[in-house]
Parts: sequence; C-alpha cells; structure tokens
Amino acid sequence: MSLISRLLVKSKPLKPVIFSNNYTLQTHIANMSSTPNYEFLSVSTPKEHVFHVELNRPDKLNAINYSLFSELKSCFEFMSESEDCRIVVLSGAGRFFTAGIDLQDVTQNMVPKVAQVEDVARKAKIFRPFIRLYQDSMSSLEQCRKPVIAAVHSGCIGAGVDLITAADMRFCSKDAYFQVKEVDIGMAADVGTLQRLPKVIGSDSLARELCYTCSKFPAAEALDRGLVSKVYDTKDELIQGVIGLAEEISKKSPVAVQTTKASLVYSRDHTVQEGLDHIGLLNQMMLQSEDLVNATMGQLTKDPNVVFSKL
Ligand SMILES: CC/C=C\C=C\CC(=O)SCCNC(=O)CCNC(=O)[C@H](O)C(C)(C)COP(=O)(O)OP(=O)(O)OC[C@H]1O[C@@H](n2cnc3c(N)ncnc32)[C@H](O)[C@@H]1OP(=O)(O)O
Repeated sequence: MSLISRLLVKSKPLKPVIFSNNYTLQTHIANMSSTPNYEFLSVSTPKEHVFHVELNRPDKLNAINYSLFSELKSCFEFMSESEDCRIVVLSGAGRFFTAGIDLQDVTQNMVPKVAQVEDVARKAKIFRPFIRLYQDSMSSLEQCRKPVIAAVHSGCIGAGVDLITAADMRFCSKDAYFQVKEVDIGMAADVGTLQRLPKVIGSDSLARELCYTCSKFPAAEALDRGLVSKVYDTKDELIQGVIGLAEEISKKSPVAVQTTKASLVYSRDHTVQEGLDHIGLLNQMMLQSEDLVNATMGQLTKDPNVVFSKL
C-alpha cells in the first residue's frame, strides 16, 4: 500500500479539507475514479484520453446559470486531475455556443438576495461570493493542467467570451460570432474577458473597441485577428476537426504537454526572466521523466507510436 493510501486509511474518517466552495478532499479523491454526472454539461470521450465537454442547456441557448458556473468549475478541476484525460474539447449543444450569463437567474436569484439588505457594504458582501465563484469557474479552464480547446459555433456572448478566452486554443465554424456584451447590460465584464482578451488577440485597441461597443465580431474577423486559429464551414466539421487535433496532442508525452501549458500560462503574466526561472525549476524535475527517454527514442527510431504512461 502506498504511503498516501496508508495515511488516508489511518486517518479515517477523513476530516474535510475545504479547497473552496464546498470542494473537499473527499470529492477530489472520489472524482478521480469516475467521471461525475452533471445537469448542464454532457461529457464524453470520443478518443482515448480526449474528453469532450458540451454545454448542455440548449433550450436556454446554453445560458450560464449558477449551477452551470459551478459545474464548469468542478468539471475542469476533475479534468485537471484525471489521469485518463490528456486534453479537453469544449463546445455547446443546440443552436448557440452560449448566450452568456443566465439573465433570468441573475434577476430571480442573485438580485433578490441583494435586495434583502439596505446597506451598500452588506449588499456588496452578498455579491462577492457569486463574483468569486464565477471568476473561478472561468479560470478553471486556464488552471486545468490539460490543454482546453474551445469549439465555437453560432453565438458566443458575454460570459461565453470570458469562457473561451480562458481556453488554450479557439476554433469556430463560419456562422460563429463573438460579442463582449456586458456594457450593453450595464456592467463592466468581471470574470476574465477584460484581463485575457487583449492578450489573446494581441491588440489592446481592438479589445477596447469590442468591449465598449459590444459589437458582434464575426468568425472571419476573429480568424484575421487571431482570436481563433481556424474557421470550419460547419459545426460538424468543426467538432470533427478539433477532436482530430485533440487526438494528435493526446498521443504526445503528457509530461511535456502539461509542463508546456504550465509554462505558457505562467510566462504570459511574468517577465521573460521569471518565465525562464519557472520553466528551469520545472524542468529540473521533468527532464528526469521516462517520457523524455521514450519520446526521444521514438524520434530517433522514427517510431510514431510511442505509448506514454498515464499522468
Ligand atoms: C458576475 C457576473 C458574471 C458574468 C457576467 C456575464 C455577463 C454576460 O454574459 S452579458 C450577456 C448576457 N446575455 C445576453 O444579453 C443575451 C440575451 N439573449 C438574447 O439576446 C437572445 O436570446 C439571443 C441570444 C439574441 C437569441 O435570440 P433568439 O434566437 O430569438 O432566441 P430567444 O427566443 O431569445 O431565446 C431562446 C431561449 O433562450 C433563453 N435565453 C436566451 N438567452 C438567455 C440568457 N442570457 N439568459 C437566460 N435565458 C436566455 C430565452 O429566454 C428563450 O427561453 P424561452 O424559455 O424559450 O423563452
């Protein structure tokens, strides 16, 4: 029995360790054994090590309510730890990728809670955990150790842009458009778009234009300005193409891919020297991995079918 298993058995019943928002060590361990079920997400494995997560609230155009924000967070935390998962494709079921935050949920659930108290500081205290959870939900894509590919068809509105800009890569179909819609509903975007969009498209000016005007940014322009990597003719071709790409990446060394993601995410927000120091420390460990030997041998012997252990 491994040391960690012995420790877990010895310390039964395990005192809950609160990570955040009721996410405990027990749920963490339980989650690692089988894919959880979700109300508004549909999860499948179209290829070995490739997980496909679909926003699945088509009757409401995949509008993101409190439950869906929570499920996204829990799902990407699961994907991050699952040794069966090496890469995730995120798409939307039905007519839209997503119509953004669920406005009905906001007016019927969030706003009435705030209305119960008078004082601005007490009202603010009620908003705080919602904002935090919604931010954590979007950030869970970025924090997931595995690459996440967003496959967008039709509308990607408001919170949808927050979501896809936290992904590693974005692809879309010809009918897609992107709309930073928050200003139109009287708020400043607060769950990631303002922080990530300028960096993703590499143009502060264009990001500001999109955020201030709330104009629709069509697929062709999104490709031209680097928001997406490729535009497919149809949604079916998009999903097929993106799963093909995911499969290609899933066959590579998980140590190399996951360390590369960690370094890219870290380096985006740090100086070049800090990024170099970070990857230097990581690779002091990762260069000792069996993956380095196996991948290098594969290259030298021109063997395209190197099989890497689970991670
Ligand atoms: C802490 C804060 C964190 C995050 C904040 C994020 C901010 C945002 O996300 S801002 C963006 C908010 N979203 C919107 O403004 C879009 C609202 N929806 C629409 O404008 C339209 O629905 C449409 C997307 C243009 C599509 O129009 P249409 O094709 O005519 O379909 P509909 O009949 O309008 O919709 C079908 C069905 O879906 C429901 N629905 C659509 N969007 C939302 C939504 N955002 N919230 C809740 N429900 C939505 C719509 O009500 C219909 O439902 P029925 O039950 O059939 O009536």
